[in-house]
Amino acid sequence: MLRSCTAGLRSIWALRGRREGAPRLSTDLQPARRLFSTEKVIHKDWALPNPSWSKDLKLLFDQFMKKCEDGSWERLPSYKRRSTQESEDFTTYFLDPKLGEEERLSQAQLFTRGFEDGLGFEYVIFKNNDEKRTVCLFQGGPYLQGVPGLLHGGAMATMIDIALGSCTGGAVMTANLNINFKRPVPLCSVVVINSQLDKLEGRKLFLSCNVRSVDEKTLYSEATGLFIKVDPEKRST
Ligand SMILES: CC/C=C\C/C=C\C/C=C\CCCCCCCC(=O)SCCNC(=O)CCNC(=O)[C@H](O)C(C)(C)COP(=O)(O)OP(=O)(O)OC[C@H]1O[C@@H](n2cnc3c(N)ncnc32)[C@H](O)[C@@H]1OP(=O)(O)O
Repeated sequence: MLRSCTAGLRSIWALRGRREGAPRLSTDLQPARRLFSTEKVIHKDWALPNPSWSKDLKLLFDQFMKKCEDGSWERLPSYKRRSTQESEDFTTYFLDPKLGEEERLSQAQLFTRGFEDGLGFEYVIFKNNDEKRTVCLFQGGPYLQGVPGLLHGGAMATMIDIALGSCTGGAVMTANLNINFKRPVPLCSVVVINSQLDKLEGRKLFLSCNVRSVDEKTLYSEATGLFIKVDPEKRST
């Protein structure tokens, strides 16, 4: 398992024409000021295949793209930064403009998209609006290691949070997340997270998901989550 991961890393570096050595995160490849400016970087959709994607991930991606053709499923785009509208929903809720936090937060980005291709979180989410469910295809890269050769449980929890959150379709906060880790996930493997909205009660959304191997034979985790729609009348901090 570790050998295949090392091979994966080598091919990732080779693809970039980089000599072997410690790989660097995207943030230290560029001058800090580029974080503020390059519009192209900000608006790139990261939920699309790149050369680090395994055969399994590409195959599943193609299968779900086919399902999107009749409109029953949609692929959710994924950006490093939230759209202006989304940011506004949260900004009015959490930020006090007097504190001058806006400038610092202009650097903020979704941490799952902060790694170079293939090293961290590679994922795409497909949503079926009628059935109120999503399918997240996730390949956890070598920088997400916990126990040697295995995906860190916190990385899995992060993806579960995002997968459940993608079922809510609005400005929500995770209030509660319960995860049963049933089997360890091999690093660099692909897993499928099936999430669904179970119940809606006022501002409370109750969701659940399971994480399985591509062949569906291994159940890695099961989880439930409670998400709360943010109340713009309230300030949380
Ligand atoms: C999020 C996804 C969004 C979009 C998806 C789209 C695309 C997906 C792709 C990328 C998206 C990236 C997603 C990233 C996901 C990240 C999500 C997070 O990590 S959020 C950060 C972690 N969570 C927090 O920091 C939350 C901290 N807590 C709070 O801010 C507040 O407690 C709260 C949860 C906002 C609730 O506070 P409120 O004052 O608004 O409501 P309350 O009156 O307290 O409660 C309302 C209602 O809910 C019940 N409740 C609240 N918390 C819990 C709980 N932990 N357990 C059980 N019940 C809870 C409370 O009892 C009330 O119930 P009621 O009395 O029956 O109304």
